[in-house]
Amino acid sequence: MTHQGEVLLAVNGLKTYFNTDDGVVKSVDGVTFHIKKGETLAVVGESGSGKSVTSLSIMRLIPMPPGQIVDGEILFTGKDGVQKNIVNLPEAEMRRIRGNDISMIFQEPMTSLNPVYTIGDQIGEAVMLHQGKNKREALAVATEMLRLVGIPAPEKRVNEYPHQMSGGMRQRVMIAMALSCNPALLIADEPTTALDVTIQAQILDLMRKLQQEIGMSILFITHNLGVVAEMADRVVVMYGGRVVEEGDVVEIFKAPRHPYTMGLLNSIPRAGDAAHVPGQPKQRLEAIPGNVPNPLNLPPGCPFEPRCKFAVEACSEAVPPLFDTGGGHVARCIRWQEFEQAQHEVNA
Ligand SMILES: Nc1ncnc2c1ncn2[C@@H]1O[C@H](COP(=O)(O)OP(=O)(O)OP(=O)(O)O)[C@@H](O)[C@H]1O
Repeated sequence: MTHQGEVLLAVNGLKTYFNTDDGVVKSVDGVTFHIKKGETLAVVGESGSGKSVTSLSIMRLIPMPPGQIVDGEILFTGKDGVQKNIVNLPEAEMRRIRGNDISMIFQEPMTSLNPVYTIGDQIGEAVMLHQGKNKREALAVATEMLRLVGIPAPEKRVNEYPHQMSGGMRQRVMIAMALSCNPALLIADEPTTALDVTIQAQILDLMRKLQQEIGMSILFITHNLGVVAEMADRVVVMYGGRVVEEGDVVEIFKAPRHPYTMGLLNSIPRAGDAAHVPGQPKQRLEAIPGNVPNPLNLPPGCPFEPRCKFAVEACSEAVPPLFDTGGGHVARCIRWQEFEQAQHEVNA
């Protein structure tokens, strides 16, 4: 993976809140991260941690009301080379950015594909809108894109409707549609979760291959750390609407400094875990006990404290800041140095 080191997207202190009858839900509460050109950044966390609200904020697709971006900036440099703050761009300009500079693929392609239009019409529409091509040229681009994402007989498939395709093929169509205008940033929100494991692996392979060809950056949203290991350069771990850890993927897997990340890592199956002796109980993966906190009733201190086996009294007093643990790795845990120490002792 090649990085030019140039920042494509910088999210600074983003706060996206929802006004509900029960109070204000602080879904994203002061989130900061960046993505460099050509890089894949994974955002991980359990359901409800604020991953999707973060990506929808970047696309400016938060339903307003009840949602609102109340603070922060989202700086993005599009194909025109000009840096813009997405938070306050006029809607007309956002429409030029969506699908052209930033594309998004979702977990369930059927919710994004229109059942009454052919695949070719749907891919072609974005190409006509953003690239000023006529219908015939747009159809040719659509056919080429289907070929690129490995759909057999694309000249025929381009005239078919979404229901004529399998789930894996539809996800390929979504990718073709998302990439048809050569976006600088692809946001992939759990793009393979609904697919079976073999197809999942094929789609991830395809995304990696296309990224190398096109050179785009990917913001990969997932709760699956196995997928992170395969896809990402860097990882942002979210919990309760905040970033709790961030770092290089190898470093995070080798030396997590936040107990929530440690918990996530302990709950993924690894090679070897599969060895199951018939008649013996299966080796159980350690799930993190408890649930993500109710966003309307967050504890006063560290939001992970009620579930944390390392919690001490100070943890419930104030939300910890992000500590710089070195080498671009940050963690929001007051005990991170003790984990580092313990690891050194184990390795010594
Ligand atoms: N339209 C809305 N109105 C009120 N609350 C919302 C709305 N959309 C999201 N939220 C809340 O924001 C919080 C974060 O949700 P978000 O969908 O970003 O989580 P997530 O980490 O992406 O989870 P998942 O993996 O399930 O998509 C949740 O508590 C959710 O209930």
